[in-house]
Amino acid sequence: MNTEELITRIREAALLEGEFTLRSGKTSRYYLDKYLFETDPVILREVGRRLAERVRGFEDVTRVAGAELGGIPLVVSVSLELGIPSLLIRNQKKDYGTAKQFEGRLEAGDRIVLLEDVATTGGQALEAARLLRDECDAEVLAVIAILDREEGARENLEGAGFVFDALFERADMRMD
Ligand SMILES: O=P(O)(O)OC[C@H]1O[C@H](OP(=O)(O)OP(=O)(O)O)[C@H](O)[C@@H]1O
Ligand SMILES: O=C(O)c1cc(=O)[nH]c(=O)[nH]1
Repeated sequence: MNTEELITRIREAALLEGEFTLRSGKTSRYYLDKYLFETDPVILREVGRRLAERVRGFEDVTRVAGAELGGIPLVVSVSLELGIPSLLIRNQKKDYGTAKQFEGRLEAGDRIVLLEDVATTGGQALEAARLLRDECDAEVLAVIAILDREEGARENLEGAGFVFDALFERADMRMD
């Protein structure tokens, strides 16, 4: 699938117009409902392939990580594409059973690429990346998003010392 076709499919499946409150508390006239494209197998497969291509650009990646909920289909898809294990990040630790926040194997020194669906301020990705780097002694090689809404994510992530990349930017999705 070529890039223009993918953009058209994502827009048609998932781009909503209205009045939306975002995770950051900002309001927006546009919302990319990631679940509307992540649950479409044709789009998910293509997005997974493209994310996998970016992940291949980093050496010796031991794990692809993604946060609940939207990041989960992405890491599963990329993990299957590359044969690299995934790491699933909960928003909060469970308070029973294994009481974990990170599901899957995670070891000090793991070289991780963190996948994000939509990056707005980068807050969600930053939280996860910091936890992995600062509390788990993992190396976060990069944060790769599908869409950078260009509302501070790059500045915030790079300012905290992380490499940031995205398949698409706001203008590509014609969200202006
Ligand atoms: O860059 P930010 O300002 O942090 O905003 C973007 C984040 O917010 C949304 O997640 P949401 O809270 O909808 O979580 P979900 O994946 O659990 O649905 C989106 O999927 C990103 O993860
Ligand atoms: O910033 C957000 O919360 C956000 C923006 C967007 O376009 N899509 C989404 O799922 N979350």
